[in-house]
Amino acid sequence: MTDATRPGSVVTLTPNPSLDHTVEVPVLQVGEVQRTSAALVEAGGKGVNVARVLAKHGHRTTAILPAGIDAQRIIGLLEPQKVRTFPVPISGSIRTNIAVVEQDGTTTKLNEPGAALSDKELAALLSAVEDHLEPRPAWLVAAGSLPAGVPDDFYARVTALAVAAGVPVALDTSGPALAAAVEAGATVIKPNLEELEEILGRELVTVGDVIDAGRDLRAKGTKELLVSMGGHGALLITQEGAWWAGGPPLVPRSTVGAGDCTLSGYLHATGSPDQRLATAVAWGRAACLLPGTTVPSPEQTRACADAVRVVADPDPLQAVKDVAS
Ligand SMILES: Nc1ncnc2c1ncn2[C@@H]1O[C@H](COP(=O)(O)OP(=O)(O)OP(=O)(O)O)[C@@H](O)[C@H]1O
Ligand SMILES: O=P(O)(O)OC[C@@]1(O)O[C@H](CO)[C@@H](O)[C@@H]1O
Repeated sequence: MTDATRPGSVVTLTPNPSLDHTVEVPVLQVGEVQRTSAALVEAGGKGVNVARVLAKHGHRTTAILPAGIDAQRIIGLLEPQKVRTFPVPISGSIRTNIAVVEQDGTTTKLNEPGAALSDKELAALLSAVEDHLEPRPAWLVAAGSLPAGVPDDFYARVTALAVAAGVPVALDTSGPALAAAVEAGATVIKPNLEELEEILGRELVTVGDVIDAGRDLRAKGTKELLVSMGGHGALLITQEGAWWAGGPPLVPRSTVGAGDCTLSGYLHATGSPDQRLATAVAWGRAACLLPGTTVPSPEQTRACADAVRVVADPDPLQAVKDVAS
């Protein structure tokens, strides 16, 4: 690989990382005692997952994350995956998030709140981000929920810092943290459909509703909207137009992290928007076929590429829930 073909370096920010424990049961019986498979334990949190899958695809990745006395529990999982970590010392401990996956792929996720950050820790996290904007990475990816102590405008501030430094930002979060950041000038945001409905305060029933949402967000300063829609694929709205991509039905092994891999595929791909969307969807589908929060390898993402179909200018009148190939 020459410098010209080497994938760009990516810095990720995960204010609320996790250790993801995944257990499998045939069918979840709420209120009963059930014996599960042995737990699969993986480093998690949305930005961490982006760093993991991009590292697997040849990118130099640095994951900025708050980490307490038990930092080694997550760093030790990331080191063998070639993810550099930049831990910002905090007094709290890393959270454990549990995924219960049923035989048909249905996933129940139980996410802890995570360690609250003090003002000093928050300032250190922000300055860690600033320190990583020079030399300029290809992307800053800021992703996941905000723990207690972090104000809703945190991602807006991070985005503004990066934009001022000439670093493109990809944002994947939800609720007030996302709502507060849409005017900050991110290059791309990747909500799922429900997250997009939540920040807009309206239901998105048709493909046209989502396309209109993309135009509204573009008017506010977010350049590209990548909306993941689970089994219904994904929609991309940019200045150049709108595209849908998806593939034939599949039975997921675990959907945890599929959205993170979708965003990562989009950032990894070069070429036209439709090609980038196709790669995004292939990576998301590849993630679904793997257990827990396991991220796909280049062979696994390539294997999913052929099944992806892209439609330019999708029918705006079609119901989102009917979109599939
Ligand atoms: N049941 C499924 N069948 C086929 N593809 C799926 C399914 N679930 C997810 N995908 C693929 O993965 C992508 C991302 O899924 P989804 O929209 O559920 O992300 P998400 O809600 O952001 O997930 P997470 O937050 O766990 O990363 C979809 O756009 C689609 O390509
Ligand atoms: O609680 P958040 O920060 O919204 O989401 C955290 C999380 O569910 O997201 C990742 C999958 O996208 C997992 O690795 C992790 O457990």
